[in-house]
Amino acid sequence: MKTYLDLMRHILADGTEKGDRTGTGTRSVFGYQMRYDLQKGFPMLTTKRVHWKSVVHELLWFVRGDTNLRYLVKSGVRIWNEWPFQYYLGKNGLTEKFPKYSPEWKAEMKSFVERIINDDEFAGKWGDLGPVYGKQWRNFNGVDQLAGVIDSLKNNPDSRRHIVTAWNPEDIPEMAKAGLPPCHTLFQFYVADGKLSCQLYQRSADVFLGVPFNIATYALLVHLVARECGYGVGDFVHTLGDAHLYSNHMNQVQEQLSRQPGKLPKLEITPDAPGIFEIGYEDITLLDYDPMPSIKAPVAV
Ligand SMILES: Nc1nc(=O)c2c([nH]1)NC[C@@H]1CN(c3ccc(C(=O)N[C@@H](CCC(=O)O)C(=O)O)cc3)CN21
Ligand SMILES: O=c1ccn([C@H]2C[C@H](O)[C@@H](COP(=O)(O)O)O2)c(=O)[nH]1
Repeated sequence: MKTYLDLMRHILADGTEKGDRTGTGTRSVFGYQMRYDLQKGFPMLTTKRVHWKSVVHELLWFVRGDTNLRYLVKSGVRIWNEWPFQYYLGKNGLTEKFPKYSPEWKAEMKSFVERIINDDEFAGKWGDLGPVYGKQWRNFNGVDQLAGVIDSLKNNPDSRRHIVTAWNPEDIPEMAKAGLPPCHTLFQFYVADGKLSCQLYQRSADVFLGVPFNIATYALLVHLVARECGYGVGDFVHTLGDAHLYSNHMNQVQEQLSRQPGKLPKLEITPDAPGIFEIGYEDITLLDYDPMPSIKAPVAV
């Protein structure tokens, strides 16, 4: 995972100070590409612990076309909580009562999450993130893009049109409300020598917090789609637009850069597990993941 650490070094060396929507401030570069050969192991960061359970559940949530927070929080995934919560505060005139990141805000978010889990009506009303990834992958104005691309990968592997896009301009305002306009915007598959590769265009990349998840998510997607189509795994090519380090992550970045990358883990999928649309969390295992300790950092909302 030196590739990832090189990206951090590049932003520190060549990036520009830039303001951003969240008011946090970033150091940023525009345009960067990384390549991970999935034959060499599963590209999960070893220089800090990444929450594997969140990677798997979030991807299954996308693949099943779900857009409600409930499945995630019930599965112990916390990474999407802030956005629907902030939307809920706004809609109920509570933004000022609970200033972002204050202890009261954190406590209120905890009870918000409890209600999402326990109260059907509340979850239906406030848990939905809008027409985010799951919606666009499975039902982009009526088109099931993921099923379509799997079909074309099986039947017409040489095609140069194996594309799934989450960027639905008509839906962007709706996504901007409770969720976010998609950061992983478009991906393309490619088949050569019986191996499946994938390139992702990510328009905006929080390099310390988001990118380790994004790499693992897409590596896992390649494994699941390759298995579905009977191919081996090739490369994951990760292309970034605005690649940034938030100004309040700099100490964490230095800590991470001081660590030596270790051996990559391996992915194991239960041989008789169902296909991509029915597969469960228990069927997907990361073997020999032995990372250095996690490094906490605040997420910019
Ligand atoms: N500013 C920002 N960065 C992101 O990476 C991001 C967003 N916003 N908004 C939408 C999603 C949510 N994602 C997130 C959100 C939080 C974490 C995070 O806090 N990760 C911690 C704790 C993970 C846990 O154990 O729950 C980490 O150490 O990785 C990571 C990705 C990725 N996306
Ligand atoms: O999968 C994801 C989702 C989000 N991010 C980061 C990138 C930015 O820091 C924020 C989104 O803010 P915008 O103002 O909409 O660009 O979230 C990520 O890295 N990966």
